[in-house]
Amino acid sequence: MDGMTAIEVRGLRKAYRGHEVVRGIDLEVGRGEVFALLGPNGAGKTTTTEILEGHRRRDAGEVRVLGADPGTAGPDWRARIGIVLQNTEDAADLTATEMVRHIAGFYPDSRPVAEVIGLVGLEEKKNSRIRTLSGGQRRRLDVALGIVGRPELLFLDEPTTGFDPEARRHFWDLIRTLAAEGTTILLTTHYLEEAEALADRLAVLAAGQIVAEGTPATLGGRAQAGARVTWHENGVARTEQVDDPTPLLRKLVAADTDLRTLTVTRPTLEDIYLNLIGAHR
Ligand SMILES: Nc1ncnc2c1ncn2[C@@H]1O[C@H](COP(=O)(O)OP(=O)(O)OP(=O)(O)O)[C@@H](O)[C@H]1O
Repeated sequence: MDGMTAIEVRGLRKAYRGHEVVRGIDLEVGRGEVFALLGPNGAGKTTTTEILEGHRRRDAGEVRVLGADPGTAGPDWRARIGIVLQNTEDAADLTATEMVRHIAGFYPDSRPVAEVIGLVGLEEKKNSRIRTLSGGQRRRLDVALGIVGRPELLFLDEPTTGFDPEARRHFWDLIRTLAAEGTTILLTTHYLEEAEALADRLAVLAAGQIVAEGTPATLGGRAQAGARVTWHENGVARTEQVDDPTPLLRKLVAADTDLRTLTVTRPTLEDIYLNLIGAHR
């Protein structure tokens, strides 16, 4: 493995009490990439992520994360990694600032606490006790704790659950800032538009196996997928599914068809995803 690879996984397997939930995963994430792991509830995303974080043992397979085996890597390795968990419930009596400062103390080259609070948009709540924060504000604090140590690699497990739309856009900007600084990011999310907005590449996990991998534009044959054209003809709704809409549109224009209600739509990432998941149920 070369230094350009942040995460390399070969043949990863994990069972809970004899039931295999990760069933032979291969994965490669380059340095500086934003990689999204998608999949339905129970697909094995969190299990996989936790193995990569060194928080869970694997049954089989080879795993290298920042050049080390997370199963045996030490504190120096851990300091290079940032983790945003699905929920942090402790330390409810500390203020947001106190909590960020506390976590900053574990890292050799942490970001200034005020900068981190600003990056996640928690200035107004910086002196509030954690237990008084709203759900979305708690998630922002979780993100702050994940990035305060200037990680080379950041794990984000469903980071924007409970965010209002504005907070989600704010968070996307933050992720782009981190990515532009060179941070590698492994993201799990159920929001397909979030994966599309952020990910360089993504993989779909279904029942413990990767069923598709690609860029948001090409996943699951999306680049080749046809278009659906709809319009009205003499008051009657018309729909045609075509590989390339160009000839049909030419024909409609040549026939002087009224095209005021014309739509041409191509499958969204969510359409592609739902198809993939449906085919692997
Ligand atoms: N500690 C555990 N003991 C037993 N079974 C577990 C444990 N953790 C997870 N599982 C099971 O493993 C499977 C995969 O769970 P995992 O949390 O990895 O899925 P996920 O893709 O992250 O799901 P979600 O989208 O709901 O977060 C599920 O069937 C789950 O019930």
